Amino acid sequence: MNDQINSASVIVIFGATGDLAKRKLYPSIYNLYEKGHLTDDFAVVGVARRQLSNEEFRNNVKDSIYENSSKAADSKEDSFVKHFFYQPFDVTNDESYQALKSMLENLDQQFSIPGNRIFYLAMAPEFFGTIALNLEAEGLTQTDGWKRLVIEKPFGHNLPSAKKLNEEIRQVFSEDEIYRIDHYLGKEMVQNIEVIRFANALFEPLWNNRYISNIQITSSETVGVETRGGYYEKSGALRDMVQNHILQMVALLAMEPPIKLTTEDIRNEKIKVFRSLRPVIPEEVDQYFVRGQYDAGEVNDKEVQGYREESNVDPESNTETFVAGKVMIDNFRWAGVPFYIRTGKRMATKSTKIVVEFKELPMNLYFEQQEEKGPNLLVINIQPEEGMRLHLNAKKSSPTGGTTPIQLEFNNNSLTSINTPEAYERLLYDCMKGDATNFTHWDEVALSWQFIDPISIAWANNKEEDFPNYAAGSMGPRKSEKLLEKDGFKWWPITHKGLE
Ligand SMILES: NC(=O)C1=CN([C@@H]2O[C@H](COP(=O)(O)OP(=O)(O)OC[C@H]3O[C@@H](n4cnc5c(N)ncnc54)[C@H](OP(=O)(O)O)[C@@H]3O)[C@@H](O)[C@H]2O)C=CC1
Ligand SMILES: O=C1O[C@H](COP(=O)(O)O)[C@@H](O)[C@H](O)[C@H]1O
Repeated sequence: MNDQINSASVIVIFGATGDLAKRKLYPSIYNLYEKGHLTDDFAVVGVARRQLSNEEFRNNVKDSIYENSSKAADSKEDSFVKHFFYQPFDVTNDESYQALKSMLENLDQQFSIPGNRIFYLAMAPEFFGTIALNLEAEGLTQTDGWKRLVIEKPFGHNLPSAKKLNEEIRQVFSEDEIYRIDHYLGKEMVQNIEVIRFANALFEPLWNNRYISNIQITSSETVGVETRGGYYEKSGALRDMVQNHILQMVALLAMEPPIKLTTEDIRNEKIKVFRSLRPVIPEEVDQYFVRGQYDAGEVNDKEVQGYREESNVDPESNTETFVAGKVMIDNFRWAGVPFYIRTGKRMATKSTKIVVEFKELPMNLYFEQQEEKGPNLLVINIQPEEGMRLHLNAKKSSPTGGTTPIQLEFNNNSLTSINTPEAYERLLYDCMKGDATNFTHWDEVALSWQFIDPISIAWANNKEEDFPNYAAGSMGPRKSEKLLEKDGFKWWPITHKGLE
């Protein structure tokens, strides 16, 4: 990411005083600016209900940079915040849009911007449709330049609500003007999945059901629901993490090589994976998916309360804070290979990892003792470390011979840690460039809801009597282990450092 892009645009951030804007958006735009990736002709307009002057807003933006940007010491903050403006705004009020319109027109003149607009919806999802329709009705989308809509998750609550939202925004923005954010697609090692697969002669010939026995994706968090109990009660881990981030990783791992590295070609291949997901029928949900909810426990040597004690959570809540599942992809390449996925809050470690487990050799020439033999695994470390490890077997360095498991390691953090951009930084950069490859197409969203809905409906109709069923600080309920054991596999143990 060395290029300077033509960033001539006004970026309007709806929800400018919110958590996402402060923790992710301002620091990311600042990092792009500080690294010289932006031209000087851009402006950022923050809108939210509370009354702030430009000066107060700029001070808030500076504070968020000091708190959240690794680049804050470089002291370009003063020149940076001169690009920031604030407009008190209520999304349901017509006058707000009119005031915003004239502000944007003034900024076009002040910064010589040819009418290019990025509308970034960093607000509660129930406002997304209203904002898009009002932007159109009040004439904010009729400009001489281009317009783009960046939309945060969750994109709907199920397929019907996602369709309704999509119809509303499509009245105003065409599909190629819509940038649906999935921040996992901005992570360095998630973007690296395609490169590992398609830029190495080594893996692609083995990347199929003849040589791979199963693939495991774990995204575990140590945090609980924090202040988001209200949202999480309606969402749960299935909608919060699986419908989007986890299924996106499945698609990248399973897709066929695209014809070219164009947005359309890559999306088409991902869409084919979503279309090949074996539907989980309601009667079979328990065979393929398990759910958990955390009880009180200890995380990082600190005692924490159970989910049902969190604020804004029903004391008898049936919401899952953990999901494990077996996802089958019914196509020629993957028939018979389970993709095991798991994610949860208040687990033992903060870690996202992919483990590709290769099949056993056809014949055992070397391994007289079990401990001499290691599995052949490719482990892709998404976070907190970034890199990968290949687990192989080699000769023991001893006159008595024998074999020993070894690991080949690539650690991306130690090579480029200072320059590793945050996910949002990459995605904002792509959006300003007009590259939607790492954003989700509507078809991907629709197909992933189609896969998720029967599971969430079955769970809503059947209360889990066992809840809470895992202690905070563990790796989830016992039945998550059983899901793999019945197929003859086990979760490869995960620590924040890698596999044990
Ligand atoms: N926070 C995060 O880490 C993540 C958030 N997201 C998504 O991003 C979006 C924003 O989340 P987050 O920042 O956490 O939410 P917050 O609740 O922190 O912020 C909401 C923002 O909306 C503004 N707002 C609320 N009502 C109105 C209104 N009627 N008119 C104008 N502005 C209004 C609030 O400001 P004011 O009160 O001044 O009006 C505030 O700026 C959500 O869709 C969320 O799901 C996605 C991934 C991660
Ligand atoms: O989208 C979300 O992601 C975070 C986890 O993101 P990560 O980058 O820290 O892995 C999760 O905490 C949150 O509940 C969910 O909405």
